[in-house]
Amino acid sequence: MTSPVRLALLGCGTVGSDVVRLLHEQSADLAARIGAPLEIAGIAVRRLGRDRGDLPVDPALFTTDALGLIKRDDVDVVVEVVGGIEPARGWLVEALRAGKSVVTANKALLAEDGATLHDAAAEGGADLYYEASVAGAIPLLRPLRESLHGDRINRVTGIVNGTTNFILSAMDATGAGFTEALEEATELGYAEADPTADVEGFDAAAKAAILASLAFHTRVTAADVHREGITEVTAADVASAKAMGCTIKLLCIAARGTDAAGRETVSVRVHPAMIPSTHPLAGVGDAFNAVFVEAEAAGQLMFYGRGAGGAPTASAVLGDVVAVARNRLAGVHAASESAYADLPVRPMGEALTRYHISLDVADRPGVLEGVAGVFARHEVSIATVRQAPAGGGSDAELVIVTHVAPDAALAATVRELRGLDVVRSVTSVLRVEGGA
Ligand SMILES: NC(=O)C1=CN([C@@H]2O[C@H](COP(=O)(O)OP(=O)(O)OC[C@H]3O[C@@H](n4cnc5c(N)ncnc54)[C@H](O)[C@@H]3O)[C@@H](O)[C@H]2O)C=CC1
Ligand SMILES: N[C@@H](CC=O)C(=O)O
Ligand code: NA
Repeated sequence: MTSPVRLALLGCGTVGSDVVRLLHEQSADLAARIGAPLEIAGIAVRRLGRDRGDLPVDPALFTTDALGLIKRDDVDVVVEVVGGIEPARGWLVEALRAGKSVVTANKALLAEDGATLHDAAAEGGADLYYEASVAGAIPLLRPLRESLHGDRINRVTGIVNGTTNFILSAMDATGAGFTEALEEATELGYAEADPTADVEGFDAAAKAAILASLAFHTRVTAADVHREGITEVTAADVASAKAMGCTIKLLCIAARGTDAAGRETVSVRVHPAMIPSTHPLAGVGDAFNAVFVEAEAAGQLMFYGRGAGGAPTASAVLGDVVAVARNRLAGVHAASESAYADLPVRPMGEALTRYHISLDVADRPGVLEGVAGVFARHEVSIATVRQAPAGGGSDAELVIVTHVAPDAALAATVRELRGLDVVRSVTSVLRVEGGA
């Protein structure tokens, strides 16, 4: 048989240890599919001598010198599952420039500075694959960068963070508290090393940037993405959504648009939103992810599966390893980055959205008129108003759902409502998506 393709594995945590396991369990099949065996040349870890349970690997392969391992002549492919910006960026640039193909799950790095990695890959004539970086096991990036290259994608909408979906699903189904649900998601290996990245929406925003870049053939970075996490979603919001026949999900929405000058643009946002319980994304529970792609000729496509966890993510990593190993043996490379469209990113204020707003107000004549006047001043049209006694005798709860309006006008409306005499408090503000 042909000589082995040798891998440097950087990181041996949740994902890395499952990569090692799968490489071991599937070795014969992988070799048959590639046409050469895969061998681990070394595994870079932070600490030697850590108890790694029954991991099927020779302890002599562990090293703390990641860069030294990457530079070794007997390393063909670098698999990075450490995460973070540095030192990962330096390692991967070094590997790619030296012509060593890279497989990475590092969405934070790709979204912050994917351009540097793509440029290094082009310079070194190496492959850069990152299927695991978005929506874990779900084959999504390769369909975007290969299968759909004959079509024009207009919109990508989805749930791309498993941890927050796990938390919101638990809050909705069992009334579980935020903290206990986050602890469980962390134990199950879904959360990032610092779970702030999940709950504050940074992880989903990074994925949104990667998706938008691939879908619209442009460069979108994490900084271009409007981001809101789920830390301000309360049990009252969840109950309020339920009362309206809705559920709350952390959505990623990337869409083409046109600005006032008629130029084509993209908008990319991540925020919690109410969606009708009948919407297909409402049924996506646990740590599952789902992504809708709307393309001109293909119409609607939906991708669904496990978006987080060691084994599902390792599945995507290994799929990429097989692809780059085959390319290497065939002496070919995947198509390089396609960013020719170079589209400007539209500010969030111009995004057209709808709001669901709950207010505690004084229960007396003229209040509704005063509140409605604020909406009118900002040219925000009200779709429905519901009033219920708030329990305090002199107060009432108003629940208002708007028609579509620019986000800046909606935000300004909420700001003015907060200052209104008759408004005791704005108890909940949520965007509404998907026809509720
Ligand atoms: N856990 C999941 O469900 C998913 C994770 N990812 C991504 O995969 C990557 C890895 O994630 P996890 O395995 O969950 O994280 P983890 O925190 O379990 O593993 C990372 C490992 O890298 C090691 N490490 C840190 N600095 C190092 C250094 N300088 N040299 C060598 N090793 C070092 C850590 O000790 C740790 O064992 C991240 O980029 C993450 O965003 C992507 C999809 C899903
Ligand atoms: N922390 C991430 C892991 C996968 O990307 C998530 O919860 O989705
Ligand atoms: Na994926």
